[in-house]
Amino acid sequence: MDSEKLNEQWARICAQVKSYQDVDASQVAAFFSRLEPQAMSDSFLMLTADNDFIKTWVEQHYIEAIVRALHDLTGVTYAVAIAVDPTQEQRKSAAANAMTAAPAPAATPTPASAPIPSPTPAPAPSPVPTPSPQAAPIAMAEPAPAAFVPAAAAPYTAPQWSEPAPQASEHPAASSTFEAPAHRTEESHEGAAGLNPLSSLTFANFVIGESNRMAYSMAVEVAESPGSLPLNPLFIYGKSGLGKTHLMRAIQNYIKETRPTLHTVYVDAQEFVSRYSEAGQAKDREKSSFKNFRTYYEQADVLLLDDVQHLQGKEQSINMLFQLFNTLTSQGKQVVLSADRAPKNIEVDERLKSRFYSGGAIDIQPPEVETKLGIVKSFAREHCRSAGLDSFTIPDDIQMYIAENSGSNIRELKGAVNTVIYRLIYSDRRDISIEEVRELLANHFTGGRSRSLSIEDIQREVEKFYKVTHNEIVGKSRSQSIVRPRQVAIYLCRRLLDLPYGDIGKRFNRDHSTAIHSSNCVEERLKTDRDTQEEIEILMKIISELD
Ligand SMILES: Nc1ncnc2c1ncn2[C@@H]1O[C@H](COP(=O)(O)OP(=O)(O)OP(=O)(O)O)[C@@H](O)[C@H]1O
Repeated sequence: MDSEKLNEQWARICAQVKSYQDVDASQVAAFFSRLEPQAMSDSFLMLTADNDFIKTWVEQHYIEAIVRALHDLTGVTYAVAIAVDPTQEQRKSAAANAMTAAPAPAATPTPASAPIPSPTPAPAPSPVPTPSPQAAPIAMAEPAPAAFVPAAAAPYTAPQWSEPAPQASEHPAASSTFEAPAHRTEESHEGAAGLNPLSSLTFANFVIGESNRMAYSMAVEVAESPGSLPLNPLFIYGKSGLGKTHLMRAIQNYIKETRPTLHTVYVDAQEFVSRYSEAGQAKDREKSSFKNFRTYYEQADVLLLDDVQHLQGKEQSINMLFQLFNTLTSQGKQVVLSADRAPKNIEVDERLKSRFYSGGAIDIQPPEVETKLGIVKSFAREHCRSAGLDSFTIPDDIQMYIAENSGSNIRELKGAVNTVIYRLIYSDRRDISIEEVRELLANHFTGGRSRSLSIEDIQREVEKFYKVTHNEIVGKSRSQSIVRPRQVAIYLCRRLLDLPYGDIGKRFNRDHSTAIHSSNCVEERLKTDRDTQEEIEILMKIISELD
């Protein structure tokens, strides 16, 4: 939801609360003016208060009214969470001062509309975001304690933690032969390169934008109150390189720091499958190998399973996960999952799929250019500092060039920043021109026209994906089941090959204007329809992997 709409919705909620007989409208006006909406989905509203007192007061006196107002307005029982954003008050007074100084200022930015909520990296990367007064320009980059308030909570009670688990050290992998899997995966993420150690994947250095705000908020909630309903499991999905693993590691790092007695286990699904199969192979030598495998994961207070799509086709691992899932969640343990597609598009059996949806499922969208620019700035700063080059800066026009030209995968963007910084280091210079950067990165960005791809390639992949024949896609049928794939194929030809509409139309036995219309239809649907977004995303991935 964009910030304008979010503010509108919040205004409606406030008005609704004020209309209730049993609330004091003037008190509501006073307290609610100290709250700001951060994110809202179909059943979840995240607010920030400017200090702890306001947060606690609103939680104790008005949460029920907010939930009631949401229910009255939408018919849905919402979960409402409040976090503290100490920068809120400062921003408001700065804006008020600006109003006094300048009679016609630009609209006061709210956290939801702030262009780039860039994180403030601590001098040395710390696994735990510690709110600091210096963090003034950042909204939500450093999560303050946020109590999740279950929708039905009345009256407010402090979040209930699941029974404290024994210390991690009380959970050795039970077998002599079964090696705890987490340590292998701990090193397997790109952090091994040294630039991105896993402990540095934190909430503090995650740049927030419209595309990921909701996922970020939900991740913070889980980190603050692991095991609490309704965000158990939390399922984060989105295409590659959009920050899913970053958020999962941030949850883990936050919990390790704030709740060291809780035992967290992060594992990639591929590693999970391979460890399970190793346990199978070891069972002749070591009878308890399966049991040990299972015990290892069952001892987790927080299980984070990354890239769940890799479980597809691995029936036994799926069964094992199903059992683990039930055991953990029934004991109030937190499960966090991620995948490169929505749960409904993961081919696992329905029992597991329905469990994926039983908590909070949220996607991360490709980042807007502002968010990309925020990441460029943050990463460049982090990189220079870790290389002891505090005086280095990448000029603004070059930062913008990288943000505008990189694709949605943040790895591509980070690679471009690295390349520029290394060029500066190795040529022992402090500045670089935009022309030189253009040349340097000439082959870096993956967007743009592919030389080898053809219309036939796209038609073939779309036909396979939608299970329609070539004759149908280029034929006369106007049935929805054929028109949709045809339009998608035309749209992809235009987007990926950048050919004239007339040329594309001919290959579908259509004229120029029909090709334009088809492509526009898909573009329109892409703006609002998640199914279309997902289908295009998957097809783009399939096509990009063609030889
Ligand atoms: N919003 C963000 N702010 C800062 N860094 C980000 C952000 N999003 C992604 N990154 C960085 O981009 C890189 C890729 O992110 P990550 O590994 O989390 O992606 P992913 O969605 O898990 O991808 P995959 O599905 O391929 O595993 C990491 O270095 C991560 O720190």
